Amino acid sequence: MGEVDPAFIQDVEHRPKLAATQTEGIPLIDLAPLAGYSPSDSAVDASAAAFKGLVAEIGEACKKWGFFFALYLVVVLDSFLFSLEQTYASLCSIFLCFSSSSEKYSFWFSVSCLLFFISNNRFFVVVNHGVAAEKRERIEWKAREFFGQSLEEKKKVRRDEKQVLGYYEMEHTKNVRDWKEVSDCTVQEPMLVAASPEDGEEAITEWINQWPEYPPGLREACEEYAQELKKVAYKLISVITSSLIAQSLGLPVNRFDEFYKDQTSFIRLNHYPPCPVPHLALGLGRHKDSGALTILAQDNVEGLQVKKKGDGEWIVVKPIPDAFIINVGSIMQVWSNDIYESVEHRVMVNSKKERFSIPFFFNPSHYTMVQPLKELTDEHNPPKYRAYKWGKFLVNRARSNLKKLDVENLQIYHFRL
Ligand SMILES: O=C(O)CCC(=O)C(=O)O
Ligand SMILES: [Fe+2]
Repeated sequence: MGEVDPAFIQDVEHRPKLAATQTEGIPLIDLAPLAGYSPSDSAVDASAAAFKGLVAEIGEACKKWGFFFALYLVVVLDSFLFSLEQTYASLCSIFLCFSSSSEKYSFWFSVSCLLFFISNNRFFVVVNHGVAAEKRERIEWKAREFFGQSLEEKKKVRRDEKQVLGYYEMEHTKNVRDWKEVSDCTVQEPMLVAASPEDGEEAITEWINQWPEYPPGLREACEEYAQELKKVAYKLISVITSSLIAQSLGLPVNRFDEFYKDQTSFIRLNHYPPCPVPHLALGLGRHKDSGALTILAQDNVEGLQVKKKGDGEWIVVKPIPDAFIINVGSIMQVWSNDIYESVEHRVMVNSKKERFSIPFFFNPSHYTMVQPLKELTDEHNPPKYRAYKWGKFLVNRARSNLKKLDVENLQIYHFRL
C-alpha cells in the first residue's frame, strides 16, 4: 500500500488503543434439537416441541445471566451449538462464533452455545455448524494466494462503477480509508440489483462475478463455500425467527423465507497487510453491517473488536480456531424493530502480521422492502423505521464507499421515525 497516505489516519477519538480489553466469558446451551435440520423443512423442525423447548431454555439462560454478568465461562466437551435468545429489550448486540468440526457432524446440527455476556453485549460461540474444515481451509488458502500477487495482477479483476464485484483496495469507512484490500463475489448468480440508487427508477441490473486467472480454483473454492454458508445462514435465521416468535405469537416460523428467494448475499475476502502506523489507522473503521446477518471466518491473527454498549469500550474478539463469528446486521435490527441491535465493530491492524478474514453477508432480494415486521409492532410498540428498498440501499452504499465524502453514507438511522 506504499507510503502512509493521510487518508488512512483516523481522527484522534477513533484511533485504536493497542492494548484493548479481551473477551473471556462463555455459558453454554445444548441445541441438540436442531439436529437434522435442513432449510427445506424449517417449518417442521422449528415448530417441533423440542425446538420450542430449546428456545425457551435459551430465554431462561438469558434471564439467569442477564446483562449484569461481565464474563462467564463454560467449558464444552464435544459438540456445541448456540443460539440467539429471546430478548430483553435492553439487550442489544449479538455475535455468534461457530466452529467447524468433522464432516460427520454435517447431519447433526447438534450442539451448544457459548454465550459471552459483556455488560449488556452478548456473543455466542458455536461448533458443529456443519461446514467441513477443508472447505473453509480451501477458500482461506486461495485468498492468500490471490492477495499474494502483484497489484497489477489483482487489478485485472478490479471493481468499478459497472462491475461492482471484484478486487478493490480503496474502501473508505466513515470517510477514512481502510488499511485493507478486498475481493467480493456474489453467492447467487445472477445477482439482480437496482440499476440506480434513485427512488422511482425501476431499472434492474445484474452484478456478475469476475474470476481471476490466478489462483486456479479460487472460483470453485468460493462457490463451494458459498453453498455451505448459505445452509448455516438458514439455520441461524430459523433460530432467530423462533426467538422472535416468543415476542409475537402471530409470527410464522417461515416468516423470512420470502426475502431470500433472490438473495443478494455475497462473500468478501479481506486482507489486512501489516501497517507501519497501527496506532493511527484501522484495517476497517467502525461500522455496522448493513445486511441481515454476517457469518465471519477470521484467521488466527487478532484484530476484530466490537463496541460494548454503555461505556463504549472496544472489546477484542479473540480468534478461536475454525470458529465463525456471527453478528446481526442492520436489516435484522429493522425487522425486529430494535429487539436485536446491530453491533458496531472495527478491525485493528498490526505492524508485523498480515491478517485475513472472510465474511459472508446474508442479504435479502433487491426488491425487499425492509421495515419492522408488522407482527412485532402495534399501537403500544409502533414501527421505529419507515420502509426502504434493500436494492436501492445496497447500490447507494456500493457507490459511496470508494472515496472520501463530506457526509456519512446511508445508514438505517436515516429511516428512523
Ligand atoms: O475482518 C474482520 O474481522 C471483520 C470484517 C468486517 O467487519 C466486514 O468486512 O464487515
Ligand atoms: Fe463488518
